[in-house]
Amino acid sequence: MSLTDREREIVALLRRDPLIGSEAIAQELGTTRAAVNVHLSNLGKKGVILGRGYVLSEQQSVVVVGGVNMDVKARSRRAVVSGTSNPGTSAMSAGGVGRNIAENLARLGTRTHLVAAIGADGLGDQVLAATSAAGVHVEHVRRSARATGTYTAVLDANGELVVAVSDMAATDELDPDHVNAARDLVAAASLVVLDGNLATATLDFALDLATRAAGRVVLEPVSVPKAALLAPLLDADRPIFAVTPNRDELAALTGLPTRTDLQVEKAARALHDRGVELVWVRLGSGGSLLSGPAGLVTLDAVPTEVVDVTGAGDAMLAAFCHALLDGAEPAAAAAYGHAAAALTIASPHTVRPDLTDRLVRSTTA
Ligand SMILES: Nc1ncnc2c1ncn2[C@@H]1O[C@H](COP(=O)(O)OP(=O)(O)OP(=O)(O)O)[C@@H](O)[C@H]1O
Ligand SMILES: O=c1[nH]cc([C@@H]2O[C@H](CO)[C@@H](O)[C@H]2O)c(=O)[nH]1
Repeated sequence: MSLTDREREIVALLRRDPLIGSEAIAQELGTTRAAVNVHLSNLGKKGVILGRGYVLSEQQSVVVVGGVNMDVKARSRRAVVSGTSNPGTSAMSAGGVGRNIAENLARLGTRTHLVAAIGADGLGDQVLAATSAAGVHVEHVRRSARATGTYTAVLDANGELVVAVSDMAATDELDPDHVNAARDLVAAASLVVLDGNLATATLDFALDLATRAAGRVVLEPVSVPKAALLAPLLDADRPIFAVTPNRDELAALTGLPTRTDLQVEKAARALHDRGVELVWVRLGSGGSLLSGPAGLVTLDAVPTEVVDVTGAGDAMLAAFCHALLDGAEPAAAAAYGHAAAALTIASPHTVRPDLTDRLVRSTTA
């Protein structure tokens, strides 16, 4: 593998100071941070270690089959009073669970393909452009007859969600044929991530396709009602590598109580019996529980200032997958995921543009 002169210079700086960020590298080399990030990404693809053991490899690819939305976030300046007009600020950004996971993966340097649907409208143009610019391969993002999905959220002054309305629109139209068109990519992928927002018949088809291929499948159940619909799809004949519910979604997936850690452990075992290797239970600011062949591991959340919690779970899942592909043990990958979640929560953006750089720094110690 040959490196360019500029890549060699960057490697030398990283060897001298593993905590150096792309801004400092840019200053040392008299170039821009954007240019340094491109070099870092290329170095990753050439297999050069950038973080604590997370080697990024050109051969590994991920396919995410999932939802795309335009997120509209309105932040009230004061405690929200319903039935009134609350003064505040608002911003739009590309969202959707599957899309967010794909963008975070691509930003971390993983070759990522997104299979998704958007509308033939201006919002679709914007989310497609943002997703592609982040490095996601979007050739399987199709235009549907329905509008691009939207997720409209009201946050209070503390960044906590007050209420949200989602209209998945085009994503609801994503059908098995659409997934089937990407079957070669799915077959070649090291990992396939399935966003539980998809129509159940589409998820069923995607699960079949992905579990027949050699790669690993990660399923994000997204909500209690979706988890209840997903429950019948889990079957030991279609072994899933990881499922990532919160406590209530785990209850919906298994029909078992999940209030105590002991109950969570039992419910996780019920999923293991249905072919799920890892059950990663998210507990918000309480961290997570990871159940798998190595037993039960408790992970702490990384303490952080809360600006906006939207997308924390998506960043966490992307970082987890990225680290796994680079050979990390599941518990180490999950800890990396918590670092990504904390960085996302401390920022008003659903997907942080500088996530890669910050993660390299926060895990290189
Ligand atoms: N208040 C908080 N303080 C610190 N970390 C938090 C907080 N809330 C969430 N996190 C972090 O974000 C991770 C994901 O959040 P959570 O468990 O709420 O998942 P989720 O419900 O899937 O999130 P999402 O809002 O993306 O759907 C947590 O495991 C934790 O690391
Ligand atoms: O019903 C839904 N609500 C929210 C989302 C998305 O969740 C993302 C954050 O995790 C956010 O970007 C929103 O679009 C969705 O896809 N479906």
